[in-house]
Amino acid sequence: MSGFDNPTGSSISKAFSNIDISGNDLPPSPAPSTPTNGRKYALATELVYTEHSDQYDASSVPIYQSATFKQKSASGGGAFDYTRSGNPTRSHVERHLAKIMSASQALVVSSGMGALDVITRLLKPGDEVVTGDDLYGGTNRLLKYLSIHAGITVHHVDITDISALKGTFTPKTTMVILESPTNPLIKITDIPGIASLAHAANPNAIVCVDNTMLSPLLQNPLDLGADIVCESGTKYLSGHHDLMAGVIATNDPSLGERLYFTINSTGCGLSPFDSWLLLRGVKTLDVRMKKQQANAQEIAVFLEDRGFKVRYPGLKSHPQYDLHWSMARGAGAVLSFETGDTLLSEKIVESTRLWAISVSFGCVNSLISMPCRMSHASIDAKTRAERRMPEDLIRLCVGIEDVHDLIDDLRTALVQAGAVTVTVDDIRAGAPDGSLLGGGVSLASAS
Ligand SMILES: Cc1ncc(COP(=O)(O)O)c(C=O)c1O
Ligand SMILES: N[C@@H](CCSC[C@H](N)C(=O)O)C(=O)O
Repeated sequence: MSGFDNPTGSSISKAFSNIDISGNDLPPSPAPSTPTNGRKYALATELVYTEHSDQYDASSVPIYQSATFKQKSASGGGAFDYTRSGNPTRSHVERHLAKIMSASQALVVSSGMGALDVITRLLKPGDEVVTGDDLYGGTNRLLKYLSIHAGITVHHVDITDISALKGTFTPKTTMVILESPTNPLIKITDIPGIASLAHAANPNAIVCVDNTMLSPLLQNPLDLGADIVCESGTKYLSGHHDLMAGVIATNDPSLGERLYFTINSTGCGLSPFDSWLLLRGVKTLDVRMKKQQANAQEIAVFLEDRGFKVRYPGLKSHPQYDLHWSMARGAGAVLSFETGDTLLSEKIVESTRLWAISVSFGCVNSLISMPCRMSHASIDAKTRAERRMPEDLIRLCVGIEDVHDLIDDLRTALVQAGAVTVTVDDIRAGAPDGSLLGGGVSLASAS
């Protein structure tokens, strides 16, 4: 038996039943997470502070690398029976994350897309989903699959114009999937406004926010009217690109039960080792994110001051600056900028040294990418054009390196690519007469 408290034992009242949605009273599986009001300290402290009752008082929560657990009786009844159904290390990180995500229950699965798969399995044929016209390419791909093969209608709308959205939500709206900021155009979604519109049209509509771009350190969608929040734990939560994980959190016990049912039925729960790695990563989220976003702010200002069109909610020029700061505690560390020329953007990306050409974000090291060629390549070119995704967009995912080194590397790449005019003491985007440098094809002139 594990040294963990048995959360389903007689001394602790059960917050969630073990009865699954088919009415089976199975042996206890993942324990309920620490309730929201279990948060006692500032978030930075709570990230680090974990309570557990390991039999040897291990400082680091042990990895219960066991597929199955011995039972004391033939009718089962142990806190854990089988790792697909529940595992002490996984339960521990789930409870820890629930506390941090303002949730009563969190569930961890094998990837961010795994989390979105579990969430969208709440849908049934005939249901309607409303989502943004800018969202992660993998989420777009999953929704497209569901619309082709599962009888789900998906509406992609411009979520930046809430006044135009009034007729969008109807009693048929079953689920709303939002990102804010969006990946990669950094659009801001009015989460409380959209949640109220959706719930007014259908009180049972499930509003789900993918909070990967900010992490729970900077935004808590469940406090803003969302019913479910999910994150790719592959990004900021773990922070080192050494694992894949997905997190789902809710304050609605019946939703929690339905989500857990799918996880147990399909076997996508996070492995004990990856649960342990995720917990280790979460502890440093505050220091990593603060350094990453401080660096991102300086880099955004550097590029904007030199004439590039930069998308970052830390800049006053962001058209939805006030909306962003009404919901979030920080601007995050992902920004994107345009050069006006895809070949020029390609040259810039390939001229950097410190900035690794990689998809993903949220890691301690800085990454550079071209979303239309990489993370969002699964969205076909026609759809990208319809949704006005600039093909020349460069996305910067800022790490914790020395910001001067990052800026120097970027400056060198801009000069090498021929994207800037070099003056005695600085650089400026484009040629002195304002035209493009670099010899590439301007999107405007190409079309
Ligand atoms: C906003 C967003 N949500 C979800 C995912 C999916 O996460 P994962 O790669 O962990 O499956 C990603 C990236 O992959 C993402 O950028
Ligand atoms: N080849 C992958 C691309 C993953 S993109 C990862 C991340 N969300 C990002 O935005 O960079 C795929 O097809 O899913």
